[in-house]
Amino acid sequence: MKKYISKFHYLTQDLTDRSHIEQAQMACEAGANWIQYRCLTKTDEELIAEINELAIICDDWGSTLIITNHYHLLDKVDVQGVHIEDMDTDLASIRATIGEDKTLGASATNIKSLLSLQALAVADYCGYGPFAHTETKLNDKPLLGLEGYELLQRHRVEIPLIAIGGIQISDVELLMKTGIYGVAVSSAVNKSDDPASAVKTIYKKIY
Ligand SMILES: Cc1ncc(COP(=O)(O)OP(=O)(O)O)c(N)n1
Ligand SMILES: Cc1ncsc1CCOP(=O)(O)O
Ligand SMILES: [Mg+2]
Repeated sequence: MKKYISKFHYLTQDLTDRSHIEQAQMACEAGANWIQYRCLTKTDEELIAEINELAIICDDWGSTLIITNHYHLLDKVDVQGVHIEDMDTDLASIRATIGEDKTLGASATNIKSLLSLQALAVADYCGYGPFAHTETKLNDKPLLGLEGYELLQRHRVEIPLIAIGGIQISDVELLMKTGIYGVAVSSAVNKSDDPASAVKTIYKKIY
């Protein structure tokens, strides 16, 4: 089943000065229509409570809400899907568990893993990175740089491909010119002096 996938994925993160809820509220108000709740530090009970609040905000603003990794919670909360970060996991079995209606995102870090993911045909989009160094997540994968995305033009990439990892606002235009589908950003928005205006600027650069 073909799903709507946004060209801009805003990821919340653990911050000392703002909750995930405040981050999502800010992003929705600034026009973000796709929120990925990326919280890997809470218990299921805490996650469910927070996701329920996020779902109300996203519903009010008409934004898609995706959770990172915790697919076992999908039947307990009202979200549109899940992004699975672990590339070694059995995505086909996750798809079988969550059903066809939920959006399933997955990650790839090089052309080989991207093409395998595409061939598997169970994910709705692919997060592809890391583009550059990021402090948001410990990363041991080679940085792709702009060239890593330009190289994709030699391949038949049909799955919506979302660049991720260390993307700054000033990178968005050039990245989009490589032919990718969209971008995912966390810290370039969250660590900006004016996160709402960062979201708006990214949208202008994408569209
Ligand atoms: C949209 C989107 N893309 C990718 C990720 C996670 O990616 P990454 O950190 O590269 O995953 P692994 O390296 O752990 O496979 C995400 N959360 N959202
Ligand atoms: C999930 C994930 N994987 C690599 S970076 C990242 C989150 C987004 O990172 P950034 O803060 O660099 O935009
Ligand atoms: Mg990675």
